[in-house]
Amino acid sequence: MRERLRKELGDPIFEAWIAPLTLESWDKDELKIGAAKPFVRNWVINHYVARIERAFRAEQAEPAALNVVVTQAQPQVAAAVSKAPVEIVPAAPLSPPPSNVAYMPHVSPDAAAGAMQGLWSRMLHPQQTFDSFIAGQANEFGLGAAKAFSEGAGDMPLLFIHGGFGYGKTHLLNAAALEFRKRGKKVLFLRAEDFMRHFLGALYRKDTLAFKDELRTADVLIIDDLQHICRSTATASEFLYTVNALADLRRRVVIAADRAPSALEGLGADVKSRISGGLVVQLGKPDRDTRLAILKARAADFARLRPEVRIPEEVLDRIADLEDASPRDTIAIFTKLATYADLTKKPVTAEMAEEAVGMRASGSLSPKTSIEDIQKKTAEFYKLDVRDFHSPQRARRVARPRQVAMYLARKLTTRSLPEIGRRFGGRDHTTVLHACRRVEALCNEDALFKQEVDFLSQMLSKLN
Ligand SMILES: Nc1ncnc2c1ncn2[C@@H]1O[C@H](COP(=O)(O)OP(=O)(O)OP(=O)(O)O)[C@@H](O)[C@H]1O
Repeated sequence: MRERLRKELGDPIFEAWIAPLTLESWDKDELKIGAAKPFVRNWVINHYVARIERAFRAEQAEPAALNVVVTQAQPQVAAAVSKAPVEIVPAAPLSPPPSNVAYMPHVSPDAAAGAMQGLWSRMLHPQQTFDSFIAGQANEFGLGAAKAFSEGAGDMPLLFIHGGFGYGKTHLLNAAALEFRKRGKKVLFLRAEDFMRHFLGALYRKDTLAFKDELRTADVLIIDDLQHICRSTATASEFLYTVNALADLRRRVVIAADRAPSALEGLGADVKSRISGGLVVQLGKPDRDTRLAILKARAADFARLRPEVRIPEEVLDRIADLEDASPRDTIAIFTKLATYADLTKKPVTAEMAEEAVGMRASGSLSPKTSIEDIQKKTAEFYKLDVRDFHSPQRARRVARPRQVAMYLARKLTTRSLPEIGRRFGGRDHTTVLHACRRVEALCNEDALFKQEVDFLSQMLSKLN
């Protein structure tokens, strides 16, 4: 990458502006590059960010966002030179990096070890066990397979679970992780984005070998939301390498994704075929009885914590009626009502349940309005490709519609900020929050923009 940029920009410019930059962090897919002074930061942003992004892309590393930050504030210098001439006068590097390193912080062995430690830091949810997973027609095969797999049954090294949002995939992965641990196995449980982030971090630290070795120490590798790995071909190849290496060592791999292996766009045929060769199970949408049983279990948990709060059974019945709701959706309505009762000390009535359920069914919080619909319609409206919403592009023609889509996802679905961020190319929840505030502010300032947003909002509500 260093050589690519040097060739494109020429030695003097490269040495003056690019070489002194440092890689500050790579967190949640945000690549933070450090500049020593505000002036340098502004100059790099205005002149070189697009090239830097292109160079990353050419190396098949696609950070969701690229930011340049000032590593040491020197306001007086910034003020004096912020009106810099357009002509670039090559200057001596501000703090010369080692000659063979671009964007590379000095990583001590300790820091590298720390980065590897982060791989293992995921906490397991003690309540998401096989016992607390309610089985029904739509998911009993998945439950049985996950249980047997984590008890060591069968010869297949890989289990792949797919199903809709909120259908219980992560719950089953967590339960499997707990079970494997109980059996003394060393479990590595990562979301696809975490895998990608750690891998790309290792790439920039130039210690991918250590990363590979570290992964191979796991007895069990569990990956959630595999669909997000497709964003970088380098990561997808690394993932395949890891799965193959673990399979050769007769270790086990459990994967979850929102779609079947064949529908994982962006993954090569080799990865798909590797996955399809494992045990593939689907979680369907639980039927009414299962939804009611899940709600009853939640109510019992709640009653143990707050015995004074009463939630009548007819309330649970009414919530379970919601035909298109996933377990997550029904649990969200229950939690809302139970929290209301707890805070106000008022009983929850069937009418309140009716109202909460009605709100969702009417479209203001409709479970039918999916983030995918929102992305599709918003992209169509602004003449973009949905993939632009997942990309790191920050050009206004993409960034503003992306913010609108995030705002609509927040308004029209019950998805949390982190979840919305994840669906928009693995962005951070603070990015979503910022987008929502920005869109609200713009709606107040600009009547035309407000009309656009209202139009999209109404159109999406009518889809249901
Ligand atoms: N069959 C079930 N029994 C008990 N709880 C369930 C069941 N299915 C889902 N849940 C609960 O619903 C919530 C959402 O489930 P989970 O997070 O596992 O969904 P998911 O399929 O991983 O969704 P996403 O793809 O959006 O990450 C969790 O609180 C989970 O415990």
